[in-house]
Amino acid sequence: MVVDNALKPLPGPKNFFGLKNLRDLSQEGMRDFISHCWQEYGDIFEVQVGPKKLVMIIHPDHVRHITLTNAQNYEKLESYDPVRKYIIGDGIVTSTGDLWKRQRRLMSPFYTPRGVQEFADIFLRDTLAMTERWESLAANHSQVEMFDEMALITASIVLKAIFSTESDQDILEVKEWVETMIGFAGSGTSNPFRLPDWVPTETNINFRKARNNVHEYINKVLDARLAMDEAEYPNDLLSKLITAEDPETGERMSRDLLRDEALTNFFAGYETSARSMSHAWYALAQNPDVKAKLHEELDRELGDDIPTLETLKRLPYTLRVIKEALRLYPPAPMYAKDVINDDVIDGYHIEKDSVMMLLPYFTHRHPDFWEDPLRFEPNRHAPEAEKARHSQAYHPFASGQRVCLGNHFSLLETHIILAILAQRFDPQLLPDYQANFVMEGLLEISNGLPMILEKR
Ligand code: HEM
Repeated sequence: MVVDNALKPLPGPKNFFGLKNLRDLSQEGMRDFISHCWQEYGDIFEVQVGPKKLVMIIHPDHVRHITLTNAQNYEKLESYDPVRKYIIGDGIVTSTGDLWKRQRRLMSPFYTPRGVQEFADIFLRDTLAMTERWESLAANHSQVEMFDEMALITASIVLKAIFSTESDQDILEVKEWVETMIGFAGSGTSNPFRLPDWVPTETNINFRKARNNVHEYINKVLDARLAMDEAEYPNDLLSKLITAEDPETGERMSRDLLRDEALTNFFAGYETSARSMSHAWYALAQNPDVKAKLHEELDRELGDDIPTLETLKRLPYTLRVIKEALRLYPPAPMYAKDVINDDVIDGYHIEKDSVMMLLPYFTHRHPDFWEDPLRFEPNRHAPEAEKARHSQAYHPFASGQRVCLGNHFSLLETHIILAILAQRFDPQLLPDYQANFVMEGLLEISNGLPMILEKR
């Protein structure tokens, strides 16, 4: 587009090559830095960091412009290179263009609200197994690290959903290897002094080992699956991926792409859901009135019964607790889009090659769109309230055509986990504990989430 010189330049902290921004970011942390800038510059502002111009997006109208109205101008290009290169290759989270379109079309049917019901038995089985462990821990009022507990169950669920993995040893190992890969990809962007990948430093060697192990594991499962008669395939995501055919060409996915997509689903689907559950426990422990309403619903509708897909429908408040935790503490507090061509948003010039940082964490706390935004109030997600609000004021799963593919999976999974565990247990925070939320790739609690397990 032709850019009109009368356009307003974006506001933001201006300093030579963004050097002061870099210093402030590392001193204050991303969350506080953006929060201060939001107060000073408003809903859209630019932060230069070295050679890169980041445009911070908080207003729901701007979210709509980038993810819907002019979505073709915003793609996942260089800003996703570390994830692409070090973790998931051509998997659907980072692919673009025709490959992304085809993969999204092929995989969408697995993740519809009805499609994900096929995984409900896994959600149920793994949560019930956790209740057994928790029974003995709660008998001694034991302290647990809640995020680790939740990560164990979501990793186990997603590995069973993808590969039908039943071995606890495999689950622990794959989880650990993938965590090493994620840590390595993230540290490259935050540490400009990291040596090139080919230098045999301990970090580089550990990364390579972890990646080889994950690939070996997936290859082993793939070999075993491909050696089977298709009629004997277990009903998991890997079988669905192997047998999915492009409706136009009849083509199936290559072996490398199968590996990348399987890994992508694990990468995208376990830590996010684990954080969503951990944040819900934190919010419940801090809001006894909400917890009482949750317990009342569970006792009234379930009694001592195990929930089924039918009885879950009678637990709307339980689901609203999850949705409210996703509002106040979104596990993915930001996501990025690279700008293909110059554009204009609200009279501001958006420069080609800048990176748009969409910030659900802040949109979800915008006082023009949320009354008393810091209050934990699950009934904000009652159907009439959802209908009445700005359609882009709530985007914990991103928005537009690249909205999270696993959102229904995660909501059903966490609905079941919370229903079963809160029916039986009442985890407590330690006295005087306050969580310190930090925005890394995901929203993390830097001081951990120690909780005492109590039976209800
Ligand atoms: C609370 C849990 C979850 C949250 C908050 C979440 C959030 C997100 C967000 C913000 C994106 C967009 C990322 C970006 O543009 O960079 C995304 C994409 C994606 N998510 Fe999730 N996610 C969750 C759970 C899951 C689960 C359980 C799965 C799979 C089992 C999954 C699979 C995916 C996939 C495949 C994409 C890429 C979609 C595309 O680009 O077409 N997610 N998710």
